[in-house]
Amino acid sequence: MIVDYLRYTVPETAAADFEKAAAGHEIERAPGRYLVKVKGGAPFAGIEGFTPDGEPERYETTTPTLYEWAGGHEALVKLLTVFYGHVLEDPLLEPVFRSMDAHHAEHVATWLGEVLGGPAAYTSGHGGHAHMIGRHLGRGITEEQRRRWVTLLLDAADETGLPGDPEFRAAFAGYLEWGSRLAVVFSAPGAQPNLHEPVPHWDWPMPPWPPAPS
Ligand code: HEM
Repeated sequence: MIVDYLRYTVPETAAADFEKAAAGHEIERAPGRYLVKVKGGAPFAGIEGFTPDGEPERYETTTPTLYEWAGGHEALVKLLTVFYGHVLEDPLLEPVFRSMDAHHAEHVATWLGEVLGGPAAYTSGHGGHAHMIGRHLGRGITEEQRRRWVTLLLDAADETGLPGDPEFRAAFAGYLEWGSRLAVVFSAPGAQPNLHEPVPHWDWPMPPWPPAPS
């Protein structure tokens, strides 16, 4: 994965403004200085109202993305196709998904791929974060439905042979837990989620264990 590092020198008096403008970014702070890390390699205009100290420094991480580790788009489509098949056989979830779009599994695979560090194809071709949020608004997803949704997806991960190593599964289960709890929050009556956020990026909670030498 590409990571761009931008450095800023910021006087103490402007620190609070900088941190507000940089909200949502991964930043590190030292007295009078900030380091902003932007993952994914997409063009980035910088932190609004502040000028970086120089050109961004670009690095490429040697750790594979979660997307690559999972087996890429093909593996995610297989996972979600099997999953939504089971969803339609589940009495708790079938009523929620009965009239889902014929391409739903593929769309969610594209979303998940972008979240896990793959191509930004949901942003460029499917309406990005705002569209995903819009598909959940007003659905009133219950905790019981959420939990079943996560359980069936983890079962489908085993069934379709997604990597079973502890590091990958911790990352994967962590994202599903986070994302599904947000889906409950913004599907509740009267919820007004922020539609203008970028698609989130999930990462390893700890680096993947290297394969044993052969
Ligand atoms: C990590 C958790 C979740 C993610 C990443 C996710 C992702 C998505 C995405 C990307 C879409 C839009 C697909 C498109 O572009 O066509 C969508 C739609 C939808 N989601 Fe979720 N979702 C999550 C949790 C849930 C849960 C827990 C439920 C309900 C139990 C749910 C119910 C739905 C429904 C009903 C739709 C609309 C389906 C259709 O009519 O096509 N989602 N979801």
